Amino acid sequence: MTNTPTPTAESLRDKILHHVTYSMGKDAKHASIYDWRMALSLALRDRVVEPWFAATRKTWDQGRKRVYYLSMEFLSGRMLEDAAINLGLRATCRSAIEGLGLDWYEVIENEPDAALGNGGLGRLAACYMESMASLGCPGYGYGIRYEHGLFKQRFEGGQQVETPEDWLKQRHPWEFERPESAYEIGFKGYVETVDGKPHWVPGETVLAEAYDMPVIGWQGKWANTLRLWSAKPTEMFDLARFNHGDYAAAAEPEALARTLSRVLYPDDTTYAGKELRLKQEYFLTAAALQDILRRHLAADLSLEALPKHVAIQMNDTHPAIAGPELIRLLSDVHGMEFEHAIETAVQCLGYTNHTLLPEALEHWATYLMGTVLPRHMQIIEKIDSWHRRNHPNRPHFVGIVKHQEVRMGELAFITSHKVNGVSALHTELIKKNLFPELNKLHPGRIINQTNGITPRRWLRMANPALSHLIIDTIGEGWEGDLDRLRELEPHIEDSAFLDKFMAAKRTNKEHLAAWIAQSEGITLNPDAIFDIQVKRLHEYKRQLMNILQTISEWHEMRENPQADYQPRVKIFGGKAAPGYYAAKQIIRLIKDVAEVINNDPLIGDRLKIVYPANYNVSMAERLIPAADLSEQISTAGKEASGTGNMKFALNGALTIGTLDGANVEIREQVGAENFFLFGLTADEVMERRRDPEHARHAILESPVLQDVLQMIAEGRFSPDEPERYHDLVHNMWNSDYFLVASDFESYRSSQKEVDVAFGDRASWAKMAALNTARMGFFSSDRAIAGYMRDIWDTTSAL
Ligand SMILES: CCc1ccc([C@H](C)CC(=O)N[C@@H]2O[C@H](CO)[C@@H](O)[C@H](O)[C@H]2O)cc1
Repeated sequence: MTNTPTPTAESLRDKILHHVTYSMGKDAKHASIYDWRMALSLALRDRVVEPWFAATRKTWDQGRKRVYYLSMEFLSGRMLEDAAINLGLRATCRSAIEGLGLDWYEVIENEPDAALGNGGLGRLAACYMESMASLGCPGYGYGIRYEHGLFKQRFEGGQQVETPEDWLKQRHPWEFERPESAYEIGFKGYVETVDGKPHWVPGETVLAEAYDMPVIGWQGKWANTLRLWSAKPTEMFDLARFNHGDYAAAAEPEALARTLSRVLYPDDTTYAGKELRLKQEYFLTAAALQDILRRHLAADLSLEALPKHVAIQMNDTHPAIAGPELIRLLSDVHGMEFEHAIETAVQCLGYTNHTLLPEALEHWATYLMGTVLPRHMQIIEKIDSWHRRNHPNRPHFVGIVKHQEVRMGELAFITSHKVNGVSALHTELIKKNLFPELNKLHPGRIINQTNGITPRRWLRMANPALSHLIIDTIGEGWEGDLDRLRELEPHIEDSAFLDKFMAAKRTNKEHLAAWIAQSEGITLNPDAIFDIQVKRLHEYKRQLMNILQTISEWHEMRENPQADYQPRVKIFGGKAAPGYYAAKQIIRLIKDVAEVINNDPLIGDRLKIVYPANYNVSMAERLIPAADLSEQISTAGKEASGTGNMKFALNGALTIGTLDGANVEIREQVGAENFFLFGLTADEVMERRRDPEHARHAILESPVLQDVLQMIAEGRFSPDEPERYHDLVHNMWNSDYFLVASDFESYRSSQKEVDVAFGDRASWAKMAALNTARMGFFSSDRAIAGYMRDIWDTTSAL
């Protein structure tokens, strides 16, 4: 907590005016919204710096253990309002801004999202950074300061088009450049032996320069650092070449270096195996480890003691080169005995797995690893043989290097003292299917840490209407202790409370309808069920099943237009990886179907489909509070956890979902009676797949699905190109790997149950309020407390 008095709207207004004048160099009369947003950000940042310094000092003085969270992605979104919330100053900021005659939403929406991530993994890292700060856990995040985050999505003729994202086109008020914290990172070259010891001679080097962002915790009691590395050339500019007029060549070193932090790879489930990606992963990891050891040694601590003072968490396998790199630094550079270096590294490292999809598991060709990182390839071989020696009964097919490939999952497993999954079901599947042999060899190494979300951003900030009702009902403090939401349960019997609960939902739905009308030109009926599926586009997430069911509803309505239907609004959002053709076809189908249904006079406003472009963190904050129904319909066994599912349920939406990922635990917490379950279980999926004709059999058992596929195949939604979806329909009949057909009828009847349930307003309100009241377990504070207890062996400094 800063010791400067809490500002009033007036004193804050003066601070803002000060920054407009002296930081933005603008006469307030001519200041732009950008200037005002920057000025407010700087005024708030001034209040973050002290708790930030105090936290760093306390960590240092008390020699506290530090956690280092290594991630190729941090999907932070906007920072201004989040900082205001955690400093308890949102209302003050708003009245200061409105006192200056400005519109609050115009100012906060002027900030670009920090979109340095693809989806779940990146957003989880951001929630975890905020929770570590809120819990007073000394934690540093290490990532890459991509010049271009996740691409911007727009639609042309219903098709996704990508354009570069450029969040840094304007100054970023929340970062501090740290030119003094820069490290040389080597690549390629060769390994020589010097006095009998291996010595790596890199062929090329770049500079990793640090940019720090403060991460303020709840109530501003503590702040941690997110350090992002930017690639700079070791030699700035080749003057000789320039003087010879070879300007392009002169600038080449810089251009080459900057490619390392130029852009985020937009794939979130397909490992591409590109050299630049491997170099990015090493760039992040090597800079982080050099920084970690510098800080440790600067405290006069011995490397022997490293595990007592340092915990390093690898966010999936993307930073898994951390094992070999730490061992190289400890043994090659600091002279530690090799096997001792391995043991020391293992005690420091933890590995979190976020996916079972085979195509997402990283496995670098040994020739590529040997070329880009020749010394590390040697060390990886040595780690593999060390492990084989220590586990003589290790089956021959188990190991890190197999079939001329370095399997990064096995490497991360073998060099970590703890490996965790991100939901109870996922962790069981890791033990059973991903690492069955290693699990046997290392009993107890695999543990579960079910994901969580920060209630500050995803309820307190995103849903003021519901938050104020909760505060009026049970007081403040639940934001930092989410289990306290259980105190709402007694009030759920009180119809007045339920009316207020649904009134908050209604307010959010009207706000969303206004935004959709303005941005999409589509009028939504707030009495309709707002049924939302927002996440990356992937076949296992089954957006296809959702749109096929929607077509079946539309067709039914057209068959008996007089019947009484529960109006429904289907909202989709999500990006497809640029090279993922099948995912792009599904987006196109949804847009084509929307075109037909939204303009069908027979239907009117009883069914609408909306797919706003460029789904991101800020759009999630706008959509999720307005949801009645949360679509979590992945093929069981495929979604490691999901975190959107938690955000929806916390904001009073009911879930229609499969027993997959964290849906299982959400249903346990909120009660089976407050959850619309459908579909095959993970075991039944395995069983069903044993029938090679499972798709055809399922379709033949569903006349409704047959009709829907027939309509699509005939071009009902693509009259200008009737054959547009022939491959999609063909795949449904002949492959359907994610069992859309097998779960279709179960899903369709569950949606019918939803219609009926929604018709009974009082019971729906009760179920919705019970979802909110019982979501305490899914706070990222509970998750981080689990990591601190079971993996990092750290305690709060608060
Ligand atoms: C190498 C390309 C690549 C990039 C990112 C990834 C991520 C692991 C994909 C991801 O975001 N996984 C999601 O992680 C969330 C946080 O744990 C889970 O909630 C989601 O279920 C999981 O799909 C895989 C492969």
